[in-house]
Amino acid sequence: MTAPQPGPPLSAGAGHAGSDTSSAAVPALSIRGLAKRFGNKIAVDGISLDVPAGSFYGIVGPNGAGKTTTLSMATGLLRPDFGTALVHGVDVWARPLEAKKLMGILPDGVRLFDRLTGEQLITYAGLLRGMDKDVVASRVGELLAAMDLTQDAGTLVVDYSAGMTKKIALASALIHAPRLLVLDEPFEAVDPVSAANIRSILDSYVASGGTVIVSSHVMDLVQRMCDHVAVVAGGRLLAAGTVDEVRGGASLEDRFVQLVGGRSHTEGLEWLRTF
Ligand SMILES: Nc1ncnc2c1ncn2[C@@H]1O[C@H](COP(=O)(O)OP(=O)(O)OP(=O)(O)O)[C@@H](O)[C@H]1O
Repeated sequence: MTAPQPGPPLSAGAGHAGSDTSSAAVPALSIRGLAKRFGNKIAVDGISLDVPAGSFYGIVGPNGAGKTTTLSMATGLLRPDFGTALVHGVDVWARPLEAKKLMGILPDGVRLFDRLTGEQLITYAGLLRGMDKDVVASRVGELLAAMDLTQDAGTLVVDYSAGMTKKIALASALIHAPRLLVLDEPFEAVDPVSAANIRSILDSYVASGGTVIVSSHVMDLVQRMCDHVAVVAGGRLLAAGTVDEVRGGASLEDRFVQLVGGRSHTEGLEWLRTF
């Protein structure tokens, strides 16, 4: 249980009590000093974090906090200005092919090959991973059923709703049974029944030793679903550890608001109360 370094000042809990020293000793994801600037904007300002193998890890933060930028750098989608990212000990930027084999990624806002049907898109994801085509075919059927998309298997992804698109992208991330799943806002626009299905798929995936990292704005969901959480704001890590450590007896939502700086005031907008 080493505190990540170098990096920003971390609050209590950043050392991840709860991780053991056996097979989980090598973190599923280990990032050190990740930083990214876009022009004058520092999007990520030196984030260091260990995600224990076998954990269900939530990353929370306000809009523009740097979650997507951090996860993109950690998964090989966006080159960092500084810092390193290791997936199960494999350097994502030095050994990308090896690292990417270990990961399934649901990125936020990345275009899919949406002129394929849903079935074709998942199949393509499996074949791209070098999987046997019979194995791909059987997993595609199971994934479509699990995501409640069997009826829409032959529909072009461009014609899918936002929630259906999210589900087909998630299925594409799962097909090769990766050891680490990194999911940016996986439940956004997904209906409650599908969300419950996805949660149960992810729960059993973690129970069998996989690791899930999810970014989310929904504190209640993170508190119920995740065992660890990191709070990010202004491109820095404010707190990290088990959910119980971070929330410290309060609800995660209250702790989040406290850490991030309180509720924003709603003065002004009088015109909105005058009809
Ligand atoms: N390609 C880019 N070019 C310029 N600025 C960017 C770019 N990507 C992100 N940013 C800026 O970096 C900051 C962090 O953005 P990021 O998307 O990582 O936040 P986030 O925590 O994922 O936000 P949200 O919860 O709203 O999705 C924001 O101020 C954003 O405007």
